[in-house]
Amino acid sequence: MSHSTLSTPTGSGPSSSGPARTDTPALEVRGLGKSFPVGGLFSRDSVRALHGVDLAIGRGEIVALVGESGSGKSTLARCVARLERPSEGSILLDGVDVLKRDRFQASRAFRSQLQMVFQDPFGSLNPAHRIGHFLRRSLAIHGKGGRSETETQARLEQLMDTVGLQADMLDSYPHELSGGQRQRVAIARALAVEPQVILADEPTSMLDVSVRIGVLNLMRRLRDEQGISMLYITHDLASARYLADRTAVMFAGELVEEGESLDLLANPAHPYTQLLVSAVPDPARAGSYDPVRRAELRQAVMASTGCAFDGDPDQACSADRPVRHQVGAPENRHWVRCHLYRPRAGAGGHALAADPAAGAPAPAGPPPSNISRKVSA
Ligand SMILES: Nc1ncnc2c1ncn2[C@@H]1O[C@H](COP(=O)(O)OP(=O)(O)OP(=O)(O)O)[C@@H](O)[C@H]1O
Repeated sequence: MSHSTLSTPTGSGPSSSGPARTDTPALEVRGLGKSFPVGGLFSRDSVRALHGVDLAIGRGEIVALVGESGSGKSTLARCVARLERPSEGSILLDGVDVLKRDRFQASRAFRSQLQMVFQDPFGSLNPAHRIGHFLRRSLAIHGKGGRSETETQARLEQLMDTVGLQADMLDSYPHELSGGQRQRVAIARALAVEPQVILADEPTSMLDVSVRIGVLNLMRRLRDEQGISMLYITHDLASARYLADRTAVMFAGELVEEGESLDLLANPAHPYTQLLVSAVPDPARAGSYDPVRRAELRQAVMASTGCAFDGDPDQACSADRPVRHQVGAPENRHWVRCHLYRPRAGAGGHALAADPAAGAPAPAGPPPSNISRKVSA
């Protein structure tokens, strides 16, 4: 099955099932920002990779974070995983502000709540060790091993079974496994810790198209059967639609649109989301894909650190952060942050009162670069 044409099977896709959710999100980021110093030791220049990101993931929920290269997805993942210290904002795991709790680095408690699965299944497993070693080590570090060798072995076999691998592969070396099998081992290693949240940064992008669907199905099963919450980072909208309950769109370090995946991808409101959606082959939209138009838009987007869709130089985009507007019915939890957004008559679309950015001036930080030619969406 082609990855780009994944469809959602009736009744088993996003939003269909999962355990009961409580009000406290499993993971929440509030006002997250990250700037990197650039230009050498004495330079005061910085690149603003993230700005004012608010995102919440419920229990047993998968949220996809989509955006093109350089939009800030990995920086967000690295900040949430405590591999990078955010410049501002907070990260709450199960309601607890982890930046206050573990001020300098991630604690073992944090690691046992949140695990990461990386893009590269080839680089994340040391070739000198057998598969059993990686899983045993995770169990031991987090005190999840059994009281006896028999119990530990049973747990290892159970983990292998959960991710769809044969128990005899515990004795294999990474090079003896396929890419898809290695990514399953990486997921088993994360599961050994019994985390509440898995942060998966492009977990299928280096895999053969034919095995991607298996890994996506495994992730879906872990959500449905174990209630694990996931932040699924990808540039592939088709897999976001297939897997994620909700999708958030990142552009130039900011979330510009978010909603139930099926609704957001069927009715993209932000011109950047429309641009991304236009690249997904879809027989239902035959004829709507204009490669020249898309190339123009993409060029402008890639050349900009500000908003490339601001057609009017006096327009407020570069000066004022747009407020969030609800898109369509409230149950779709769909909002967009764009000055150009005009709701269809009678389709909802008021500014969201709770938006912390409502009426706020643009935050301090490096000004958006002036791109030579702005495009209107
Ligand atoms: N360590 C760093 N120092 C300076 N700038 C950085 C650093 N890490 C990221 N950036 C910048 O931050 C911005 C966001 O990068 P990031 O890697 O998060 O994007 P991304 O959406 O994950 O892209 P990709 O899909 O290619 O990984 C980019 O402009 C990038 O150049």
